[in-house]
Amino acid sequence: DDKKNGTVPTPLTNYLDTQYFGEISIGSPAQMFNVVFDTGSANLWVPSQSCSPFSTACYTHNRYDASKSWTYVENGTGFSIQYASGNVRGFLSEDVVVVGGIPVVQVFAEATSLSAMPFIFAKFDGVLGMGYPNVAIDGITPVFDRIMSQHVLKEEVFSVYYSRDPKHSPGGELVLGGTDPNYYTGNFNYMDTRETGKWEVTMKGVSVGMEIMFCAEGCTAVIDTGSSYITGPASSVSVLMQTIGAQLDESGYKVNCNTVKSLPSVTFHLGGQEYSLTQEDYILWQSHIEGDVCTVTFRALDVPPPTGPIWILGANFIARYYTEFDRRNNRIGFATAV
Ligand SMILES: CCN(C(=O)c1cnc(C)nc1NCc1ccco1)[C@H]1CCCNC1
Repeated sequence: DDKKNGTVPTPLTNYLDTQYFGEISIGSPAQMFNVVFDTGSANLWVPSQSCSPFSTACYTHNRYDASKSWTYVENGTGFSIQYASGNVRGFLSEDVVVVGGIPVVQVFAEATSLSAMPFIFAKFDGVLGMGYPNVAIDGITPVFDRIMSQHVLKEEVFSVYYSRDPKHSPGGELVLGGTDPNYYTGNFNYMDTRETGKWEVTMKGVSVGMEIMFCAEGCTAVIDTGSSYITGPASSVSVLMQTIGAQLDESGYKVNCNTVKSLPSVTFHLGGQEYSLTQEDYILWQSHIEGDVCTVTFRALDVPPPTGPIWILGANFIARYYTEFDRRNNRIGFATAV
């Protein structure tokens, strides 16, 4: 592999354009896990061998067995992480974690209970947070920080490509230490992260068609590689959905598939540039026996102050705009994905 030039690629699997994950190992001998590389959090957790058999989500995934690893170091401190979509509880352990062939001694969480929603739907086993240290629970040094301190990377950046077609191979790629020109065209446009040490930027507006409809006075956008969709404040998203004629049902917003080609672009004004998503980018078209279903990949999510109100730009945005996360300069770069 091209580690000698200080960039390390990890291929990702694309599950239905909604879940992207790659393989890491923990322990000696290696125990393999599929994890989401998640810029929206900063901790590593995987299901634990000691999880309760009643935790279905834990039982149906690969589980870490400390008793089988000779490099395991006990810690035992409690761990709990709350996502908008669910929660994870467990305890801390330490072992050798290998990402893209780079080994780090890492404190991570063994999950002993995973909320059934949403983790019974997860094709991945755990989450590897790629966020800043200051958002890491229990003050644990994140994996990428441990890798940076080894000085093996050409640049203190990582980049993410998500394919837009599940049949495409690879389904995506994480590059530690640089970018992969095979997956983008043109130049990167950069914008500084906000001072809070999160992968978030100031957004200057959201337009539908030619008209700025939301966030006109400016708002916060989180670039979250671990979220499937784009989320916005419920009030804004409901107006957006009315504008495109989408109906809310139990599994999200739907549009009539034969109106899809006439839907307007939705544009995000970030760092002096306009990032448009066409209906191709924001409609998930699924063919079912009883007919086609067209889901709008926007969700309403009200994040309470002081963090919110925020927009979260997830996988459907990143699939269109190849993203570079630059820890050296605390900035995010976007280029057009191929
Ligand atoms: C991983 C937890 N997350 C999910 O949104 C989430 C939950 N549950 C399932 C089944 N999948 C999720 N994400 C799939 C995915 C992979 C890559 C892109 O989206 C979020 C929580 C907030 C921080 N950021 C991550």
